[in-house]
Amino acid sequence: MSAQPVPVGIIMGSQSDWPTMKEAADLLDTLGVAHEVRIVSAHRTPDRLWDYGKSAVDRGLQVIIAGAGGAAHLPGMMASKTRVPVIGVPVQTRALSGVDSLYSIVQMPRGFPVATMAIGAAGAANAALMAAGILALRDPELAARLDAWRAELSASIPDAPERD
Ligand SMILES: Nc1c(C(=O)O)ncn1[C@@H]1O[C@H](COP(=O)(O)O)[C@@H](O)[C@H]1O
Repeated sequence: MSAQPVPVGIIMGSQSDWPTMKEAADLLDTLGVAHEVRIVSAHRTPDRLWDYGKSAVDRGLQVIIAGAGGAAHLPGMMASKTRVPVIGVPVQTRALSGVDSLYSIVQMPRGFPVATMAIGAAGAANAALMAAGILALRDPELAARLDAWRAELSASIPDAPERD
């Protein structure tokens, strides 16, 4: 019996991105979505990026979440190497607050899209939810878990603010 392929790949440019990208991994765990986590850098490990992108379809990946900061070329380069949908997470930077990461990821040329999330932790969490939503299109059990997660979040929002 062959093992089920892992559907989601979370990649990041550096170990220093992990505190942000952990938000995506944790949420996928909560939703019961199998994933792998790797450090892949267009700048520092270009051969690793190439191999990852080249093998993505054959390995059964269905979504790639790519987080990077600064000159964040990783998501776009990955999108150029594989047709597996790439969700980009702009990691917040000290120098330019992550606006550099956002601009590096969002403005892709026609033909090679990256679905770009918000800067930082919220973007990483939303990347996981986006990936889960894509997979849920063909996985009714995951769809039910995602619906329940969304309903629980909605239910936790108070009708009115506490006034002090
Ligand atoms: N933007 C990229 C890429 C890439 O796009 O290929 N590779 C690393 N990096 C980013 O460099 C920042 C600083 O990395 P270090 O903390 O290792 O110096 C990280 O946010 C990483 O994503």
